[in-house]
Amino acid sequence: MGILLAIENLSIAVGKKSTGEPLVKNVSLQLEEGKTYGIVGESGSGKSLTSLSILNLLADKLTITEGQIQFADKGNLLSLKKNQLQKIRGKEISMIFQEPMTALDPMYTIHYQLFEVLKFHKKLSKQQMYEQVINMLNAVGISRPEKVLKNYPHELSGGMRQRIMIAMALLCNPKLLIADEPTTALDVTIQAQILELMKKLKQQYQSTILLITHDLGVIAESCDDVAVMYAGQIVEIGSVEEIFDQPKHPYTQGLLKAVNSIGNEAQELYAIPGNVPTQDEFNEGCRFASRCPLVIESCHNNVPHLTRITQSHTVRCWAVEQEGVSYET
Ligand SMILES: Nc1ncnc2c1ncn2[C@@H]1O[C@H](COP(=O)(O)OP(=O)(O)OP(=O)(O)O)[C@@H](O)[C@H]1O
Repeated sequence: MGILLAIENLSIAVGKKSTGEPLVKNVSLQLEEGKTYGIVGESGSGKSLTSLSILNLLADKLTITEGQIQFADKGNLLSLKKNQLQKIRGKEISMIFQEPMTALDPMYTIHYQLFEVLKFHKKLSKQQMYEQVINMLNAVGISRPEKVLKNYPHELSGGMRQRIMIAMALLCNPKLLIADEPTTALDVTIQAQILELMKKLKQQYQSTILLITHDLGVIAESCDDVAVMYAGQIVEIGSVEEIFDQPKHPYTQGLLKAVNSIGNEAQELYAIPGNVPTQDEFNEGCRFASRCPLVIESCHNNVPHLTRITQSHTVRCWAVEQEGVSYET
């Protein structure tokens, strides 16, 4: 399988001519076709900005100051014109969000909104569109699709709205589905159902998924590969097994230690000491330096290189690079 999406050295800053430290700095990652790729990190780590930049959906006051985003045979998405990108959006790359009402318009019926997607991207007869919509609603587990089509979004439950948004995103069978915290707003049982549904649909439609979440449980459950982000920088990339069984970056190790301490009565709850730095506290080197148990001089001034541990496992950490060893907690 080839690489479907490659983000290369992406930096995002506030303002048109920002000279300060960027919010997202030198992010690079590669999504293999057919796989689910997770980006995990605490709130504010830059996960959403990274994913929004793929479809040029960043807020006006934010600027991509560096980097490229190569997608399939389309070249660099960042250099495409607005109308070229519009043809890709919804057809080849779709997005689902934490809050379905971000994608659904309260003023229109589900029927209208699903048909609009097909009308924009495909040349189909009314009958063909109807069949496609009904099939997709069935595929996402909506039991009486003909009835639901007549509803407005507010007439449906949160879980139903999430299913409709997924149906809308998959209607044109996109090569890439970007899911930004798709289950965060849902209660635990619905969360599990939606994750299960996404797994099933991924196999059925052979989509590649970029899954953004702060929840390591969701990553373990759904992903093949993972990038760990901290304060706008990627600190570690690996397969799910590598990240969970052999984490190398002190931040990844801290995150896992914190999660593993939950529900373990014999152990005190663990939290990584200190706080995530705000933008005006970013240093030029590794942004985890102020909280890192392994910090050395270089960490404050220079961004660490990517050290390759295996073909799929890389880590950005001066201590790991210099020592060439792993640090287990
Ligand atoms: N429009 C904006 N203007 C200025 N700063 C912004 C803007 N949008 C996001 N940021 C800042 O960029 C940083 C990264 O935000 P981002 O939304 O990507 O984080 P995240 O990892 O997705 O977190 P969350 O899970 O809370 O959404 C945060 O510090 C945030 O405050």
